[in-house]
Amino acid sequence: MKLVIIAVGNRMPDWVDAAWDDYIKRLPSDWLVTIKEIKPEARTIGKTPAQMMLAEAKRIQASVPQDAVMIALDEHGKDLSTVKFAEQLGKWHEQSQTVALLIGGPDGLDAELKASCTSLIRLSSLTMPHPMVRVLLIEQIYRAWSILNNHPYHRA
Ligand SMILES: C[S@@+](CC[C@H](N)C(=O)[O-])C[C@H]1O[C@@H](n2cnc3c(N)ncnc32)[C@H](O)[C@@H]1O
Repeated sequence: MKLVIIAVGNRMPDWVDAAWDDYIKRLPSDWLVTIKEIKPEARTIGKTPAQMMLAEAKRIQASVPQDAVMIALDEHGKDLSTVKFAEQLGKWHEQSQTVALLIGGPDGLDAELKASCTSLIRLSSLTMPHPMVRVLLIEQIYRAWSILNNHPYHRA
């Protein structure tokens, strides 16, 4: 499994990096999960959120590996149980060697970018801060691995 998380935001709080490193260490080497951090567009007077999201979308698109299946994380996306998420990861992986999971910045993801994604999924119906989403996503990826590999981390 080759997953790349493309996340707007750099300079994460220490607890985000610590949680990320913890789950990455637990995953086996055949589950290669990497992160590409996208520099957020500077919030300046005169720029609309749409303009800022568009600038970030261009950076995101430039970071997506060629032929990757793009999945957007979005609070209005499809609800998936963890078991369904695990199955879906396998299906996306059949479509491409690389699955790219996109996380927006404070304003979210550009509408056209979302429209170009294979799927929009959500982790809950709550709007969550992007650093928190990064942590929840890597935990769910680890949980998906544990489900697909009958590891006791996940008990239904
Ligand atoms: C602070 S949120 C942006 C909220 C913004 N109002 C919007 O409409 O997207 C930052 C990013 O975190 C992710 N995010 C936030 N809540 C989420 C949820 N419940 N499920 C999945 N991703 C979420 C999305 O990628 C979002 O672009």
